[in-house]
Amino acid sequence: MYRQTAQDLNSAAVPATCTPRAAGWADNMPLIIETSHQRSVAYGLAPDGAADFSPIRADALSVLIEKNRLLHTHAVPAMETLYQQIVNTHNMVILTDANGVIVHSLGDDDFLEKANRVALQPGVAWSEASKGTNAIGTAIAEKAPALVHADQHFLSANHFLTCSAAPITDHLGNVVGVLDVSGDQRSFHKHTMALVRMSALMIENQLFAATFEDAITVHFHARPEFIGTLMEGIASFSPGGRFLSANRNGLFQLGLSYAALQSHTFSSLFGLPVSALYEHYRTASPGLLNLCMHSGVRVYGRAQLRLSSGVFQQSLGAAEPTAPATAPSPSAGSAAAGHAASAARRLSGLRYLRTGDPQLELVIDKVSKVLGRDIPIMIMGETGTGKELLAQAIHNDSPRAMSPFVAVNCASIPETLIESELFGYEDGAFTGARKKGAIGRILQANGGTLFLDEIGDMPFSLQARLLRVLQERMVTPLGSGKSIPVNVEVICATNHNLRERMAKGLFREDLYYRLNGLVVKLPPLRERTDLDTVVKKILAAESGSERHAISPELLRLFHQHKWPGNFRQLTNLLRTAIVMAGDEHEICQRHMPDDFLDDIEVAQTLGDSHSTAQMIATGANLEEMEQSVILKSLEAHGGNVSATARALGVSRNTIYRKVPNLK
Ligand SMILES: Nc1ncnc2c1ncn2[C@@H]1O[C@H](COP(=O)(O)OP(=O)(O)OP(=O)(O)O)[C@@H](O)[C@H]1O
Repeated sequence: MYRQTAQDLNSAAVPATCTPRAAGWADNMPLIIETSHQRSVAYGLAPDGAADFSPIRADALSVLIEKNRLLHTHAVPAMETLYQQIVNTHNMVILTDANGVIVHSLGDDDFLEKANRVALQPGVAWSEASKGTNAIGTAIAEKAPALVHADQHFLSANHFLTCSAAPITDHLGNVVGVLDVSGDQRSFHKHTMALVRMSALMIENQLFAATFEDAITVHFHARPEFIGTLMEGIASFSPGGRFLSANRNGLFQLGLSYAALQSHTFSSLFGLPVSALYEHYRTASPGLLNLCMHSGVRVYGRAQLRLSSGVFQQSLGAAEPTAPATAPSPSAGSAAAGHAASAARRLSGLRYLRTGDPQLELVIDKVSKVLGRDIPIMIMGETGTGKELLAQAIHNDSPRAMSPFVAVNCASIPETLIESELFGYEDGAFTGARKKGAIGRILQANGGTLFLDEIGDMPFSLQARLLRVLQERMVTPLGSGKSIPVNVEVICATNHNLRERMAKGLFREDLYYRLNGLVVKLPPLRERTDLDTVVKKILAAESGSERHAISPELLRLFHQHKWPGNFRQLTNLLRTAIVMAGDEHEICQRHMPDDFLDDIEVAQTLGDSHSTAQMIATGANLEEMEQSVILKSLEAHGGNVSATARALGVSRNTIYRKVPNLK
């Protein structure tokens, strides 16, 4: 049924160092194919049967994408990186859910015959039950990577394909999806499988990080240069040290199953009490942790702590000079892994913000020139214009990318807490302080970037302290006589006019001039000339495909709208519209929420100054003008009195009273 070359193909594709099961998996592949063919027969499929490529209904697909949003969000950047490496090879990169239904695909489908073009599109099922032996279905059935080439596919209709798939598992080891590269069988490349497996690992690590946002996370490996690469083990613990879970390579290094790990703690796994971790990171430049696993094997570690209280990410000990981006890579496998990880970081870099608006291009050109130059950047812009996104992109493209990016929103932290949040405090520095003290956010950013959002809201009394830190590069935690050296790049953002605040005595002039090395202003959405591209990009990102488009009329309204919430508002609006549109391709006005239509209506009514002026000129009184506004609004709402009343902010009775002949 299948070629003798199966073993060659699979062996060649396995990176020796990629995952724990590497060698065994390749050796077993012929057996896996054979077993899968037996399952296909048991499903009642016949090799010469027709392949059913019809996708599930569009509304069911929307629900499916929504259900898999976390997976989708974390997989898309890795898929794009993967695609960049195989572009022009007649292959597609595919993501499926746990049942093998495609939720996202990208690439050229020109290698498919016209009739089969839908085969690798979102909504098509590739489980073994529906397509027989195939890489996606077989990877799910075996919970292991699968390479299914040409006539290894059970259905003859699929013999033209070569497919490499790897399952994506969650922190409990459950398969939550599959990453696959499928292409014309003549385009088979022996490295594809390795790329797919590394990308799947990358996605798993991202999911893992998202699952344990509020945990202590330890990144470890026997070789320090592997920390920060795909090779590293990652284990998460509760603040008290209870083991929560580990990633695939973490489990492998610890040599334990999920079940066995449940009874462990940080100290039983690594031979140190968890309090030693806190102590270790109380110094400004903590080195790597030296840990001894319960097996006796010594490993190096770097701990990361994310707290739920804020939007920031705390990464402890990241000033360590073993950043894999610069460390020599000892093997091809680790080089590829490091490359894949850094490629993922670059995906959220500056070039992904370029969508054609000249004002924004200028901003990006300017900030690109000061990357790594220790010049503070100040980003101005209305709410939701993407100030934090830009700051993160600057960090990701800077030489500090491997170190922490810590965002502090000065407006959202109560004034009484901001001092301790920023500077940290010693044991019992004030009533309510944690017993062990806390490292402040400035120190958390050590080696990396400190993003001070809404800097205009920084209490005046703290501005002098912040200035001292920036000038002297030393932090003194509350209640401590000791100053700790700190090295951070500062980016700040504001939507206040800081000059006005300075004039009112609310913002210190010396701090202002210390922070405004390069000032850039992000344009509001209403001024951007790339709105069409931006809308397309957000639609594709939100729906997981390019199946939705905005009607020309609605796009015209988008161009007229003021977008007070900028990107935040546009993204939310499109997310809702996609759900409203269901299986309709074109998103139009009726898919818009009422408040958006009301805003448009009010703007149009108020903006109709020409006709108002005309009415004044012809001597119309206030009552007549009111009537005219109401009639226009009624027309826009198809005669619906309730909707008109809502749009104009009056009661239905008022409408009837002001336009008596409506009754
Ligand atoms: N260019 C963009 N493309 C797509 N989405 C974007 C873009 N810029 C910003 N967003 C999204 O808009 C939302 C707001 O972005 P961000 O927090 O960076 O704005 P901000 O200017 O810092 O807002 P605020 O001043 O309210 O803190 C986020 O969800 C972000 O992902």
